[in-house]
Amino acid sequence: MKPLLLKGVRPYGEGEPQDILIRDGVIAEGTDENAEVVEGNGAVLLPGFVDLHTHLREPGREDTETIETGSKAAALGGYTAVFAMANTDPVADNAVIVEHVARRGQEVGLVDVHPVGAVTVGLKGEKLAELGTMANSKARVRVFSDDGHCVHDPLIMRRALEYSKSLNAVIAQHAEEPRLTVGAQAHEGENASRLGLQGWPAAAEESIVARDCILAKQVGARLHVCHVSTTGTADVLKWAKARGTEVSAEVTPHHLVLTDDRLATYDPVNKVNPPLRTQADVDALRQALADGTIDCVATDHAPHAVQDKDCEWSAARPGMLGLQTALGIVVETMVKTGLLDWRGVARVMSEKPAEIAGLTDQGRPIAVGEPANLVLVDPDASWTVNGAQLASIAGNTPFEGMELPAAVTATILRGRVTAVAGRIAE
Ligand SMILES: NC(=O)N[C@@H](CC(=O)O)C(=O)O
Ligand SMILES: [Zn+2]
Ligand SMILES: [Zn+2]
Repeated sequence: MKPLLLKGVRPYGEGEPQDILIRDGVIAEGTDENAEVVEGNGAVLLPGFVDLHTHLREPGREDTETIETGSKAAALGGYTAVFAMANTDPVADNAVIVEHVARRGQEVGLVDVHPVGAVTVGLKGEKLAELGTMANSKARVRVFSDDGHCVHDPLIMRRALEYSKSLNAVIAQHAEEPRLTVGAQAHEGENASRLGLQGWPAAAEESIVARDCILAKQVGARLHVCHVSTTGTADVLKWAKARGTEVSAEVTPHHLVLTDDRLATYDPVNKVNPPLRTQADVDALRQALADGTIDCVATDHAPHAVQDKDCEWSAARPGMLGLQTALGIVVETMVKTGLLDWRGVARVMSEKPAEIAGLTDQGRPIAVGEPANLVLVDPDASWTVNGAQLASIAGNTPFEGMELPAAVTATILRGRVTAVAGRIAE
């Protein structure tokens, strides 16, 4: 592999533009006349993004996304590692499926694809899956989740935490008390009442997060909370962290910007789980991400077929695309508002998620001797979202037609360019 020279780049957006040499997949000293050159033009250099929460839909729903198309979307979005959720068909609740997902990710080679293993067999919440077998498989699973479903039985959750502790893994919980969300269609509040949609109360999330924090503390295990969506959850997390609970949490880009005001059109592109909440929640989530109560951003990239989205609200599946729009939304909501600087973006989109998942080669400092998993961002660019032009097979983005700030100039995986100027590298 030819050395790579990043010309005129600004690590973390700080200082004067400088050249960064990459040799054998590692950041090196000096320069090299024979290197392949990427012109930085003063762009911001960050550690490659890590997404703890991606739905790649393979196996089972290759009509909406495959590991290949999802990997392209990830590379174009600036990601160098993604965690593929287990709610595929068949479910990734055994070594065969997680090894298949990992292998397919390697074959595509655009981003490190780490399979998430299911916590319970078939995501049914009844019987623990073979966590140890998945952890010891070639996929070396370290994140387990029944995402899409909540591990609602407290005894099963406790056992899962106990096992995960011995495996040095983390349980990522989709916090939703199912008894409180039967038939739920939208955030329980004024808008849902006016539109006649069955409510999804904040308490359904907050009560599970509180319970799980208490269980994790008692067991001494690590808990990760998926897609935090309410002010109350942020409060519970703050309390749990203050008393020494090993809990981490993510927020999605869409929960940082969209509210349930969007529901007035009944357009199911805005249907997602957990639902879009209120402006007060959006503000609290931004604040919690800025102050570290919420550790990181995760996309919850959830491709769906046209027939599952372009239908009446109640029949539509929840979920929205996220990989290619995440950076723009984070810049819009967190950087432009002064809540995060570029160091902060590196923290919430790369360093923290890598740490939570136990990745040792991602989210590393930009320094000589470190693995060259990097993303180059043009902070002054802007672009207009067009779902049909995104790399995903599905096109269900709530950001259609929106102008987003910042653009990924190049993504680099172990010294190899995977995406450049909005295209997948040859
Ligand atoms: N977020 C969603 O609305 N949908 C996700 C499942 C999930 O993340 O809970 C999906 O798999 O489509
Ligand atoms: Zn979920
Ligand atoms: Zn999800």
